[in-house]
Amino acid sequence: MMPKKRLLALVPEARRYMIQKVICHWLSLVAGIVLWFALGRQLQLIREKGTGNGLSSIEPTLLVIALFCILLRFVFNGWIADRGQRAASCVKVKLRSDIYAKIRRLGPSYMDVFPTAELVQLAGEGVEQLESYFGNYIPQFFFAMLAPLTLLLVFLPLSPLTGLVLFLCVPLIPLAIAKVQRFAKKLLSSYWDAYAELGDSFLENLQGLTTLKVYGADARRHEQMNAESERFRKVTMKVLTMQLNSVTIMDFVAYGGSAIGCILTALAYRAGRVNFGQAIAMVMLSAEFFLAMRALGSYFHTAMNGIAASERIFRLLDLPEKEDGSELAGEGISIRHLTFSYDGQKETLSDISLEIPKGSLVSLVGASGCGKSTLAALLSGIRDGYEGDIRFGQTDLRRASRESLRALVTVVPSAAYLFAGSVRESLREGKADASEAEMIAALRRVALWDFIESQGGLDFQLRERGENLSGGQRQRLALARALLKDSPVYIFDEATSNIDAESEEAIMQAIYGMHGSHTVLLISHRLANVVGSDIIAYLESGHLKELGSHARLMEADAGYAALFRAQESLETFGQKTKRQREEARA
Ligand SMILES: Nc1ncnc2c1ncn2[C@@H]1O[C@H](COP(=O)(O)OP(=O)(O)OP(=O)(O)O)[C@@H](O)[C@H]1O
Repeated sequence: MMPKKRLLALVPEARRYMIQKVICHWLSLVAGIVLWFALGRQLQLIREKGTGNGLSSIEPTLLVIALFCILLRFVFNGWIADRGQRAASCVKVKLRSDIYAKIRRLGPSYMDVFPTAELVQLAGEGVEQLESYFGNYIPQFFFAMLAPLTLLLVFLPLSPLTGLVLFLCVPLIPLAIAKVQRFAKKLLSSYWDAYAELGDSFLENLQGLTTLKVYGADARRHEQMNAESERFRKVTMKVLTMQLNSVTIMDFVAYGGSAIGCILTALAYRAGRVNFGQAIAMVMLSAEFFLAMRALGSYFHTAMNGIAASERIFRLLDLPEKEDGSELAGEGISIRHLTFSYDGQKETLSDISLEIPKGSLVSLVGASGCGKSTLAALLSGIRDGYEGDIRFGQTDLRRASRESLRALVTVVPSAAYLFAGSVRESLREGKADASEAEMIAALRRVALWDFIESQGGLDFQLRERGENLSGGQRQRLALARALLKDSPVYIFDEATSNIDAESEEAIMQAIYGMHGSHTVLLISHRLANVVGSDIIAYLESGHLKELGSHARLMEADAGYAALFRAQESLETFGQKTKRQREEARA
């Protein structure tokens, strides 16, 4: 298997170390050749002069050369390992930073095309396997070409037949590997599929473990995961069997080949074409013809794994990404003929046109699943791939730099993530250099300071996901963090869903307090919260059906008014049913 050009080009820094490794390998081989010929020559002298006359048959120069060669081999072998390590660590650092940079450039939408679990496996084990491809396989590939050629040049003047036969036997190893490769490629692809599938379900089951426990569904999932693990075990065993079988074939060729070399050398010696010392050296070097190619074969399977991983890495690196363009300046948002589909078939948003003037508070309402969050995700750059136009001021969102969009727009979702750490650290995610007074003011705006103060103030330690806060407190803290960022545009996506009335009121007050100074898009399923907004956009199945103030939409008495009345009646549902029960009893 030839080294992949694209892979080599990916980590040019590693090339230097790989070349150095091949050179060290080659020098070590040359030292080995000299060593065996020196020892052979010494044995020849002992044979000629006999051992009866003391040390006269010992040639000190030959022994010094032999010792020097042993020392050289020791040094070169150390360098070989070192250069391999360096090449490998270059590859690890480069590939992991490339993957990380790509994910950053892709932004949050990467998850649509690349599941997180697969990404984690790729950046972890995938990169490890490529490490071996660069650190071992590629240098060995070139050395495996050089070594038999060098030995052929040494053998040719002594016994051309032995040299040529040995040389011609070497390609039997790659031929055997090539046979295995056709089968191996398919097998490795299903190995990776099974691995990724297992990783996906492991991550998902772990994240949803509490839910699984609540519904008593963990045992069923356990069985499912067992079945997936079993599939993975079977395919892993197949991979290992294939590797062991191919090692056996390679050993058969390597040892069989060297045996032929020994026999041919013995024949050449009997025919008087080589002397005793040369014959000894040739016998010892016969195996060297094959060792490099055999080692290449043993790296072959990790290299195949690396190639399979690299194809996935390239699939990730090749994902189209938005060009990071100009700065976003304007704060008013203009949406024209916006159409979006998740699957390229069903339109989730159809031909939406909406103006959100600077400093206004615009609300987006409609039944569940009508496309509100999708619109928020498009405006905040979490998703792209829409048709039509979204402009911030005069700048097209498609041409905006990610950084300027991040600075311009803050999204507050219904369950914002809170990291473990102090409240201070959490708030500083919103504004890195926020002063204590600013933080306390932000917490006051969301009516959370009294509670935080009672818990020891800004040093109060939050647990992972803010688990030691109530749902409402979590949401208020997330809002305080968002307020500290003080971006010109805010999008609140159901920021008050699933929380208590007190928290809801505090949050709505903070949101309405931004009116005029910030551009706000408020998504809320509770229509009572949107009554005071400048404009209400009412969506139905991805279509913008109604647009205007609350009073105007109520007057129009269409979809929005119907939804509003339905909610009002729902809020008095308890009183009505109580009255009905009392009437029935009377
Ligand atoms: N990641 C996704 N992939 C495919 N379809 C999606 C995805 N997210 C949402 N949808 C679909 O898009 C439609 C609109 O979803 P969206 O979340 O925008 O609705 P929504 O109005 O915010 O609903 P809700 O008020 O319940 O939050 C739904 O039919 C939903 O099934």
